[in-house]
Amino acid sequence: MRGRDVSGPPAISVYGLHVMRGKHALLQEISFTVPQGVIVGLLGPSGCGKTTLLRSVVGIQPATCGHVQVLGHPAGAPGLSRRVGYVTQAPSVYPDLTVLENLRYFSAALGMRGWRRENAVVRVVKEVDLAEYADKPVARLSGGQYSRVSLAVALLGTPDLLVMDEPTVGLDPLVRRELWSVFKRLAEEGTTLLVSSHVMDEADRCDRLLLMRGGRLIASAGREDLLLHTGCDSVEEAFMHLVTSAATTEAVPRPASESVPAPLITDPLPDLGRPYFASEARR
Ligand SMILES: Nc1ncnc2c1ncn2[C@@H]1O[C@H](COP(=O)(O)OP(=O)(O)OP(=O)(O)O)[C@@H](O)[C@H]1O
Repeated sequence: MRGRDVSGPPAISVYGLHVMRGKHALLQEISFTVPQGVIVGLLGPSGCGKTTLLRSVVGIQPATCGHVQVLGHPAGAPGLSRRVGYVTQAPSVYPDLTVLENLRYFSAALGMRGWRRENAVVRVVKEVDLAEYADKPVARLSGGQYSRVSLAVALLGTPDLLVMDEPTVGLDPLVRRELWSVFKRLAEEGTTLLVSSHVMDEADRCDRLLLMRGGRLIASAGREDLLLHTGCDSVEEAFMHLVTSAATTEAVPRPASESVPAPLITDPLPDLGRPYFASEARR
């Protein structure tokens, strides 16, 4: 049963996003939409730009060009701070503090006080099944339990959108499965989850997929649509199919000005106006 209204604006709308670092393009021509209340897998090989895209959605990565909207607001808008949870790749909790101490610290940092704060702490401990370990220093927890503490911190503000950067990396299959069942439950309650991974088998647990390669989006589609459009039996095969067909096209020499193959996008793109370059905005 859904716990919240998911009929509002898309959870994420990205249009014409480019991110440059010096002369190096980290993201190019990224456009897609994500409806609310689904699990979206962001998949692609290491270094393809997943973290950069997640940081753009959270609003901490300046765009060189383009628009990123989250829940109907520009990414990073002050009103979104409690509505968007971000679980980074690097551990962001204090290992010498217990689970409860960490959660009390981060809930205070979110401005929670008194019984509201205590209720939030008890709620998230329950949500990620950590009651048994609540009084243990985080340093003495297993990898999977540690990941769940980071997830609990991100859930303190009851986010509508939860952005997670490779939350299951390095975990054994059983623990990964447990974490994915927590993600599933959160999505059933109406939370939108954007989860990055470079393990293609995690794609099977997602409702929708964003496939990336070399700083570009190569597909944005529902899982079933992706398989249907590519005629493949698995997301891994579909990824290879899209990469190979792009490579075949690119094998023909073409002028640098010619556009690269269009990504497979099965939904209408957001109409957020003409993408603009940051340099234009400063004029
Ligand atoms: N601060 C930076 N300055 C310059 N280049 C960077 C910086 N951060 C990342 N990059 C480069 O940008 C590209 C995309 O990096 P990003 O971390 O977004 O990829 P990723 O897909 O998340 O990788 P992984 O799966 O290994 O975490 C990589 O080529 C990386 O080397």
